[in-house]
Amino acid sequence: MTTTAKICGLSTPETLDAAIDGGASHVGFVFFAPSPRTLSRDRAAQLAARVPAHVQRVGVFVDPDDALLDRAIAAGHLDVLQLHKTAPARSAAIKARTGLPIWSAVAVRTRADLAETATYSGVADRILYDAKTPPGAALPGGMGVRFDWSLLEGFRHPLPWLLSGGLDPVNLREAVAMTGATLVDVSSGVESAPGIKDATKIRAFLEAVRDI
Ligand SMILES: O=C(O)c1ccccc1N[C@@H]1O[C@H](COP(=O)(O)O)[C@@H](O)[C@H]1O
Repeated sequence: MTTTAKICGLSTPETLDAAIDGGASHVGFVFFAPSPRTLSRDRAAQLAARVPAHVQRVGVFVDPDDALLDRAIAAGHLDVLQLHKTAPARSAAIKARTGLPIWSAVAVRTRADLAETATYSGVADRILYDAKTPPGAALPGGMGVRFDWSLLEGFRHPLPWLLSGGLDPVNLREAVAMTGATLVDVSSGVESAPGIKDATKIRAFLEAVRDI
């Protein structure tokens, strides 16, 4: 089974190009003001224009309102909406309104957290299994936190899914071996500091994906 990768939180042409040239199937643009990776409309438009048709542009949001979604979709020419902390009913309304595929983030720390995935049946096109960030953390993702991947062993996934949370070029192989993920997502693990993507680490991550 082939594994593909989304490189998330890109904010410069150079690192975006490293992701595209390295073979990423998806690139992620963050639209959440508290994040060090958040994009202005102009920057999103500048980056979106560099993305070839075979690579999907994923917009990352935290319970967004319609105005933010409309601005971001228009500027970033988004193909997919990744929604964190967005209830199933609101996610369904966003899907109906935008017509775009929805990836619903489920924050995982314990096995019980996996029950939330079923609540997105009929709504989400994919579940993004992400690690739960610590209570009071500024961000619900993008903090390099990983969860116990063995929790996914034997789990009957109700929907297509991808794996994220604390992945990096070194732990990727073990993560995929334990979970069977065919799509993986990374942000902090290819940065030199929060919000600063590192082209060398992006290339190393995508090389590790190819080597699986
Ligand atoms: O990256 C962000 O700033 C961000 C902000 C708000 C919600 C999600 C965010 N990132 C997503 O978090 C996961 C895991 O990231 P990491 O590899 O552990 O740093 C990933 O899906 C990002 O898209």
